[in-house]
Amino acid sequence: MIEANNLYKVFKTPVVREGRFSGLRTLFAREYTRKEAVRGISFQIEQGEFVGYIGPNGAGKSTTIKMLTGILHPTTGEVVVGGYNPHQERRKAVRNLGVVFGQRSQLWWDLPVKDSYDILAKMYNVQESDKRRRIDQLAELLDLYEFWTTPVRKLSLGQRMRADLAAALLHDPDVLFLDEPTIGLDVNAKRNIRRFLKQLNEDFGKTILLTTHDMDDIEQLCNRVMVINHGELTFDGTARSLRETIGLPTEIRVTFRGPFQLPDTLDPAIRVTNREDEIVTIEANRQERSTVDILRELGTWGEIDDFEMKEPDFEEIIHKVY
Ligand SMILES: Nc1ncnc2c1ncn2[C@@H]1O[C@H](COP(=O)(O)OP(=O)(O)OP(=O)(O)O)[C@@H](O)[C@H]1O
Repeated sequence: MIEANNLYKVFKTPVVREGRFSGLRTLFAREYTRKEAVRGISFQIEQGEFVGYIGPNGAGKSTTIKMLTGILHPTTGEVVVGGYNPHQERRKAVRNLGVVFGQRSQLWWDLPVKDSYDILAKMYNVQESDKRRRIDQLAELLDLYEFWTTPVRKLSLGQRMRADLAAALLHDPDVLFLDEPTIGLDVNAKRNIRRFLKQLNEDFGKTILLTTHDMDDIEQLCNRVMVINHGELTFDGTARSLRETIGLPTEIRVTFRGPFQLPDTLDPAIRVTNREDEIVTIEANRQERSTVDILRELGTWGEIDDFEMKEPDFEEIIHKVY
């Protein structure tokens, strides 16, 4: 559905000179600074996947999305989305993709929300009956009629994001690119947007690539995560395997039926962090020992009544990856 083959993007910016006639000299200068924003990225995303694209500030996420959607030309490499190359067959490609940039609206700032949809429907050649049906459906899911006649510039950030999401879906694309759609939203608004995105993916089968700095977005929505750092893909897999790759310890809290006895020499994969009465808390690295092995070992300390496991916090994992 989405294919990136060895994508590379270099930005060349003229070196700004100082001193007299600096403007003129900069204009004629042939000196540039080069910024390799994306350095040879390849991946394939299948229909129906919900992929998180994460990385620190300036890693190259937005540049990748702009290349995938045809806004920026790659310096080298190729993109195919829904069977079309957005740089060579732009019209056909954009019919099947929707984009939302959380930091910037694609709606007309001074016009009432509803007018933006009229313009977009014309731009995408959406039939009047289809437009009405889709708007009704989107309005129900995103509560659009609440601000239907309000100029876009007067919308709250949460309303604006809902309006932008609906705009990206008006022509019913199969593929959605979302660049930080939850940025700056309060907890409630984030929850609503996430619920909507989940529905889009699970009920309507949309393929979604999402960039975010919010790890709850990743945890709650994405079945696959790609990590980009300094323009290169450094991880591509499930959130679970990202956890395992990083190897942060899992916390296990065990309640024994009665008194328990620690062995003289502790298994090096297990670290006791707390003990009180019949309860012991340990940290264990599940790459080194399977859960079954850990519990078997704990079973030799006493008779286990109950246990709870807490996976490492996603924020901590990301901190380690970056
Ligand atoms: N038009 C441009 N001209 C020159 N350099 C650019 C341009 N656009 C982006 N860059 C540079 O390319 C690098 C990658 O930027 P990009 O916006 O893709 O990062 P990002 O991962 O989306 O970051 P953030 O999380 O902060 O949004 C940065 O160093 C940025 O300064």
